[in-house]
Amino acid sequence: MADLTLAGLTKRYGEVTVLSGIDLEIRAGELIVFVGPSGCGKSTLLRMIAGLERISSGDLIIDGLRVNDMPPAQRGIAMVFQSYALYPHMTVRQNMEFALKIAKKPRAEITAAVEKAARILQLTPYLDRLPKALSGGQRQRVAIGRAIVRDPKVYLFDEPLSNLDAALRVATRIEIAQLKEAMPGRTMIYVTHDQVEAMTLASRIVVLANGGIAQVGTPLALYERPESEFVAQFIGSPQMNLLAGKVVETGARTRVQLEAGGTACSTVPTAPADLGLAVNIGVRPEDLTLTEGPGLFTGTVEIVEALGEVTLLYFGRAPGAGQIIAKLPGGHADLRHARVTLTTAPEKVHLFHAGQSLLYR
Ligand SMILES: Nc1ncnc2c1ncn2[C@@H]1O[C@H](COP(=O)(O)OP(=O)(O)OP(=O)(O)O)[C@@H](O)[C@H]1O
Repeated sequence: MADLTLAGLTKRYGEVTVLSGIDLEIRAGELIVFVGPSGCGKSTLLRMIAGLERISSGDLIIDGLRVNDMPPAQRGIAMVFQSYALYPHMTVRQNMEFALKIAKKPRAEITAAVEKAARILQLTPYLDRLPKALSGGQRQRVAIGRAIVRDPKVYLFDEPLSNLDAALRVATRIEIAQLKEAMPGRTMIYVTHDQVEAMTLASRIVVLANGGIAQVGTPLALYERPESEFVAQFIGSPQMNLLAGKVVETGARTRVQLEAGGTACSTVPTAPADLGLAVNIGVRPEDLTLTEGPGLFTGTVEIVEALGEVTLLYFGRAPGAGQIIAKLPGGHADLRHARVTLTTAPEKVHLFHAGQSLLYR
């Protein structure tokens, strides 16, 4: 069991500050996922926790103990890399035993730990094979097995599935979820680019951007209550639509006249002082529906992607908006070139001013 506290963690490379004042409390047993645009410092933060990267300033506390200057091997942490990093000339068993042998653990203890990990990861039939005789997914399971045998307090995963093909990714993702269930109390921190991995695995997601934390929350909290346009567009795929407009009615509900022509209503009350305020309204593609009457947006469908369970409609750029995308259930392949009007329910409308949500702060 391990609680982690990141207090003002900062990383500088010479003049460049990559991460600045990261504050985060991680509770024992959580699976925390770091997401963020490429180069935002996800791997750097993970490596600082592992002890592979020096901390420029701030404190890293594991179970009440400041570990900034503690060598990686003593931190009770195991890291699983994207590249597996297996020893090619050693069998699966030898790869998994290696760290325990170095630590001079008794033979019986080593054998028991390896066999238990192999059982959890369904690697028992492969224990005497070399890594080259395994699939990518099996190799990644060996890499995870090497971490498990050490029984660390904290597991760090750096994009562990990104070298796997789509089907194996799904299968291995589910195995990691099962692994988490099988080892309650183990703290895990996981870096990924994959929305589905983040949404399905995380107890909480940490969105990193511009050297700091943009927002921390459960996957659904980030999806439903993003505090900024950045988080609103980062979580969810396709990304949330944004349309610029002006507040024309305040009070119990808010009405926005959009530059693209339509109007949007939000159930969120605004103050009279907000009349005339320049805002962006945000609507997720899956919250848009077709309507006959006046709506949010009228445009010509440029591209239709009929995926079976859902259909994506792509519209051209509208004034004060990026490309608008609607995600409708089922068919609709016949809508190419059609001129349609989209609407949404008032409770699905997000409101942003200067990049920040007027609803969730
Ligand atoms: N040794 C180094 N010297 C200088 N800058 C570095 C060094 N290592 C990393 N950086 C910079 O730090 C930033 C964060 O890198 P990091 O690899 O942590 O990002 P990331 O969010 O994991 O990116 P990606 O999603 O592309 O893997 C990048 O801008 C990178 O160029």
